[in-house]
Amino acid sequence: MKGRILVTDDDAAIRTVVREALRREGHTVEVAASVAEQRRALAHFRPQVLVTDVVLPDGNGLEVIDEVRRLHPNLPIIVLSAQNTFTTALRATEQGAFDYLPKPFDLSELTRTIADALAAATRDEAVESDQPGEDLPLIGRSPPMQEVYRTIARVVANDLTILILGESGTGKELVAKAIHDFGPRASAPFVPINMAAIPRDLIESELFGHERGAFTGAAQRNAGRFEQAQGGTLFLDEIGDMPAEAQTRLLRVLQSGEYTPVGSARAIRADVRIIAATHQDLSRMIAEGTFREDLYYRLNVVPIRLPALRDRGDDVAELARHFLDRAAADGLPRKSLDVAAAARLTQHSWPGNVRELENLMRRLAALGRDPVIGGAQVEQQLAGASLPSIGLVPEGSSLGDAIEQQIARHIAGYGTALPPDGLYDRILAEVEKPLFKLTLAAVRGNQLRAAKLLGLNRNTLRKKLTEHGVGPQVRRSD
Ligand SMILES: Nc1ncnc2c1ncn2[C@@H]1O[C@H](COP(=O)(O)OP(=O)(O)OP(=O)(O)O)[C@@H](O)[C@H]1O
Repeated sequence: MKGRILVTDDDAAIRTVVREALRREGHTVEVAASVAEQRRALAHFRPQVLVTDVVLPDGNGLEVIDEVRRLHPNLPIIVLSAQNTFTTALRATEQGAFDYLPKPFDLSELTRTIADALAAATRDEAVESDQPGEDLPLIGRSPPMQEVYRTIARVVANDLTILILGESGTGKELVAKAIHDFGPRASAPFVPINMAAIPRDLIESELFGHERGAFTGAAQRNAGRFEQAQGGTLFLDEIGDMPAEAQTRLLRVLQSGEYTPVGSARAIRADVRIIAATHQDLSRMIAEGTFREDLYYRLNVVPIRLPALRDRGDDVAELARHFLDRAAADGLPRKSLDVAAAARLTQHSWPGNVRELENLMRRLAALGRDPVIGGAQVEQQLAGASLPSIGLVPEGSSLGDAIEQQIARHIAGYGTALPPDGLYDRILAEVEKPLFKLTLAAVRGNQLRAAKLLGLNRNTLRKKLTEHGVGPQVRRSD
């Protein structure tokens, strides 16, 4: 069985030897030299097996297994290590690695293990696709959601273009994924692309790909999202943020069913279902001349309007319980809601969305010892939740929106040059540092309370404070 294999090792010689050996076996192989490169390759290359070294220049392969498994639960991971200790082997297995090979390893043993991993992954996929509906992703039975389900049911089996409208965090991506997962394209990729998160100049090459040398910095041919989604579904998120030129090109693709990579003369037939989404008012944008009316009509073949949380009545309590279960599955204390708490959540005139409710439930799961959450506790958190609007976050948008805008601006700042390596770590550090600083200030430097408030293990917090150089500057003031 042949497959897509990602090999992460900081040793260039090992990367080359393994890559060549696997290619000879007929596999498609990509290599990464660091955790950051591995993250990027996981997103773009979508491997079926990951082979990773433990000691990497920017992190520990074992420590990222957790993250990889959360994002790609069915991806088998084979760990290579020169450390060869029982602890490494044990930790690799404990963290869910498929197998562990001590270095130096025998190439034929590695190829055998990869074949087993591919067979196991295919088996898992088959079991999963045999049971659609087992893990129905959308929660809620309110009348507006029933309407949404009816529309989804009508469109899953065909290829009609869908436009999902709704405030930020109302579940647009979840709906798009459900349409894909329950339809005939489920075994092909679901590829999301967020128009607001990509620098304007790069949108066309991200969407349609580019040939080698198509522009400065295009050192090699790159597959665009249309190509990656071939046979599957392309989810164009925040379509209202698409620049005018890209709108024109997308329109042409939708009209002709073909796209042309940047710098190429050859048109390729697009076998892709398109689902677009936006929280913006496209009719207003059309009136203002910032969104093409003809593109709007092409996309809006079947509109799905997602209700805001405040219009979803009893769904609120059901969603709240679902998020408490999810928090428990993530290792937070298991908690339940009493009647008063459920009623209080339902009555709340939610200004925000499902994501806000999810955050609130995680906070309630992490705070306090009582396993039953009461009305007063909800009241207190709801009152506290409106506090952070100290001018940092524009009214009516969530903290997530504000961060998204900042990141989009940051990325756009690179212009046509590709962002340097390590963007993920750099942005996370930018977010983590003020979070730790402000939390410590709020609890007057008490690390134990800060750890509790953040829902982090104390040692983890301490490690992070040292990493960010936050710890020593903050002293208890009482
Ligand atoms: N009906 C639902 N059932 C369960 N979870 C939901 C539901 N709707 C939304 N969520 C959860 O709320 C969060 C936000 O959903 P999602 O990312 O799909 O929203 P979105 O509208 O695409 O947001 P944005 O516009 O900010 O990209 C996710 O964690 C999602 O799992």
